[in-house]
Amino acid sequence: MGTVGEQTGEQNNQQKRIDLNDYTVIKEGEAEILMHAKNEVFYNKTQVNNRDMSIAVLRAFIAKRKQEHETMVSRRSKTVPKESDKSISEADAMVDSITEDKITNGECEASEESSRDEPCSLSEEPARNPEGKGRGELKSPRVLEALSASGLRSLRYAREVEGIGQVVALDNDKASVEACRRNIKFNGSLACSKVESHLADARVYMLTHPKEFDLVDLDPYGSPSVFLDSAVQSVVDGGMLMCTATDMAVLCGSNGEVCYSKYGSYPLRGKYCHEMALRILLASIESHANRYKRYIVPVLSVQMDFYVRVFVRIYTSASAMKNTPLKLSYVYQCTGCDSFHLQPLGRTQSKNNSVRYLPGFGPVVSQECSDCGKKYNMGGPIWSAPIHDQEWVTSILADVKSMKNCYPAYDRISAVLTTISEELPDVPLFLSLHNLCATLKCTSPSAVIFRSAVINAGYRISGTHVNPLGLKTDAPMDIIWDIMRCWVKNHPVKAQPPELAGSVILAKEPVLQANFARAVASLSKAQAKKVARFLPNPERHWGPKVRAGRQITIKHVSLLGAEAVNSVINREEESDEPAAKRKKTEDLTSDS
Ligand SMILES: C[S@@+](CC[C@H](N)C(=O)[O-])C[C@H]1O[C@@H](n2cnc3c(N)ncnc32)[C@H](O)[C@@H]1O
Ligand SMILES: [Zn+2]
Repeated sequence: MGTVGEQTGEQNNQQKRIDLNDYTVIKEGEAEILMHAKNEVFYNKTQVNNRDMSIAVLRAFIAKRKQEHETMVSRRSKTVPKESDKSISEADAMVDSITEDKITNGECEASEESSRDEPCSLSEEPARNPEGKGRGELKSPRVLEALSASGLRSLRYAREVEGIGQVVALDNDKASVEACRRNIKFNGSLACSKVESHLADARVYMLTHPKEFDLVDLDPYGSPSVFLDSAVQSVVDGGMLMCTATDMAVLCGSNGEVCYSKYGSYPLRGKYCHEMALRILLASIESHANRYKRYIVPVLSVQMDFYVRVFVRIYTSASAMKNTPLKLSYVYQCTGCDSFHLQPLGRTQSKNNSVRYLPGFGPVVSQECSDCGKKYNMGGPIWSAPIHDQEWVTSILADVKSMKNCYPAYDRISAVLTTISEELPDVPLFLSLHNLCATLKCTSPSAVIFRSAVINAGYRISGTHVNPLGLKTDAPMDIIWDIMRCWVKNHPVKAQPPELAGSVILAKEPVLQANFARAVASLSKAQAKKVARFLPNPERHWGPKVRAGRQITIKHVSLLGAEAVNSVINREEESDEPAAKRKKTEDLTSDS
């Protein structure tokens, strides 16, 4: 390989030639990056799923913004007389907030330096977006990748997403910034004109650039918690925050108190812990947003591989913010039978055309579980409102399908989006059929038979993208246990000690007579069409990476989680494998 010119900023900005033989060129999508043989700058190819999903959401966001802008303009032209064009309507103000000052002038050379004594904040101020001219005109969205490492993600956004404006890539690590600048150059003039790299502490940068970015992307090692407060302030009204958390062990309850200190919520170790992780992260972002009279609207929330990632829009409204307690709940989880119940934080009361906001009625459960008599653990608060906007999900999925070749991780992201599109949107958390059977020590009905019984009892049921064995339903726990009691009557179990939760549950007669006749809707649409929903990992050790520059010496618990999840992936949900044996495998999946 040849050489490429690079300024390091050291030694009086001397031109330094880089020997490309020291580097490997990595191509992902339309972007190429140079990776040095030493593990100096973070790169994890597993994250192609994360980057592809983000590109899909970014495309949808740009289309949505355009649509919203057109609606606003047409509404205004219908209702506002011409001479009032000069006045700044609320609509104008919102459009204006989309691109405020400070964008880069787009010249690569000017931003190439990162001298050794440079402080962690940059003096280079971005210049005006050339595409946004007058008031009321929709400007190309400005993106901030706050934790950019090699810049691969920023380069992909710039090169692959039509209509994107400036992309600002930050990192507080000099080697990463140098690599990012090298990579910008390596990707040619389009990248040079759109992407700029700054050596900065993301928290300081975001705090000093309030409401400036249409999109802020947080993709940290581990927890994003320290970045949330500044990130929610840096997004324009109606803009989007994309946020990854890879500290799954914390979010899934291995150290509840650590999770509380980072996110302000207590996690519970249940089969649904990965969905609870998503909901804890959303609740935490909302709490940070509320401090600034802002609130979030989730568009898509995914648990993939070894992390969770949420895509939320952020708005400002002191009155809409009052609804926050209605979107949060504590979770009571029985220590004996894992039954769970949600306790909303707030409620409303309508009186004389006005709404009063009040604390939630509680407790929603008694001291002892009404099914098995054991005590409850209480977790949360979690975000208990919908975690996806199904309209967005449908349109993202359709768009991804129409651009199949543009997504290196097409199979994976389309499978995840398909499963999400079938999730019951208004049901937080889910049951594990095999967990229910492990409590009762009975054989497991097939998912189709169980789904049928729930549907025949008049309730809804769906799968979840989080767990191939999970089932979301609006049926209350007493109905679920009645269905299982009826199942056990036809599939008897060996006598167990009477104090066990399962024995207590089975000692009661069912009120509902379950009907296990196969219901038409008992197969998911994807199952019916035989569309893959859970895919195995493409290769071994598909999981999180250590920080750049470190050797892999510790065994990653989360890697075990990622691999174990795949050991149950694609397994026939209708398998007759004994529940107890399955429980052992499943236990691994909830460890991260
Ligand atoms: C997981 S990597 C980012 C990967 C990247 N988004 C991608 O898709 O390839 C996290 C990066 O955040 C950087 N970082 C950590 N703390 C930071 C801070 N306070 N400000 C800016 N960058 C930070 C690290 O140096 C590291 O390069
Ligand atoms: Zn119980």
